[in-house]
Amino acid sequence: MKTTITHNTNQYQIDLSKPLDISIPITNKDDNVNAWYVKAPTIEPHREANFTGSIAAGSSTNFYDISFNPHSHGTHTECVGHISAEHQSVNQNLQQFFFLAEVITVTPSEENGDLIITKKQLQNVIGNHTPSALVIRTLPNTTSKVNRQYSHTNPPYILEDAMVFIRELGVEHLLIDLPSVDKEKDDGKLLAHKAFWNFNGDVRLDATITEFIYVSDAIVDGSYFLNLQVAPFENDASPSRPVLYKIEQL
Ligand SMILES: N[C@@H](CC(=O)c1ccccc1NC=O)C(=O)O
Repeated sequence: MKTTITHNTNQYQIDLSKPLDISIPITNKDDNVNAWYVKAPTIEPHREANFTGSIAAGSSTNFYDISFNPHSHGTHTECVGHISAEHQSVNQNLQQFFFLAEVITVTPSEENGDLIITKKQLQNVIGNHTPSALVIRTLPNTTSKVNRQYSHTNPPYILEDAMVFIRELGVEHLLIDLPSVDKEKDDGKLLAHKAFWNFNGDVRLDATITEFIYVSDAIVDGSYFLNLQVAPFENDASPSRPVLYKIEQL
């Protein structure tokens, strides 16, 4: 099923029957992707004194309780409510769901024991593109990423001036395959989060950051349409399923 999209003065064709899902699912397994020092999510039959919500246990239906943390356990999209006392809701602030996106690949460089993403690295791969959504795949990109246990591992992060560059480029939605855009242990500085949302200026309420994506090697760098939606929880962050559609030649 193909559709033609008119965006600004350009026309693009995408094939809706060829979605490229870049989310990491939430499972009830111990090897579920994880960060921020919490236990694995649980997905288990609801239990009362005389009831177990599982067909295998004699119930008419499967009726499972789910417990997870959106920041720890899988692909999630967050708004400025993640770092503000106002605790804004991503479900309120994300009101459009299709964006022109650029997929880029960067290799974080080592500096003082940290792996960092710099402005120069981004400039080199973004070229003259000005996408409203930016999808960052970091190398190495082994499939083990979807089960990684990130707590206390000091994962790569984005430098403040690199994030200012992203904001000034006009990126409204940033997606990355890491647990955070900031250093794991930074005493709450959150420099990259603050730079992205322009926290100390005219705050970008409708801008979002999506973390814990996984961009398979089969998806090549380039331009795509992105469909980004969250599960409708009123919270600073919610599980999301970003889906890319390759732009085809008209
Ligand atoms: N680096 C922060 C913590 C942090 O960034 C964070 C903590 C819990 C859940 C998510 C976090 N950051 C996510 O992007 C700190 O050291 O206080």
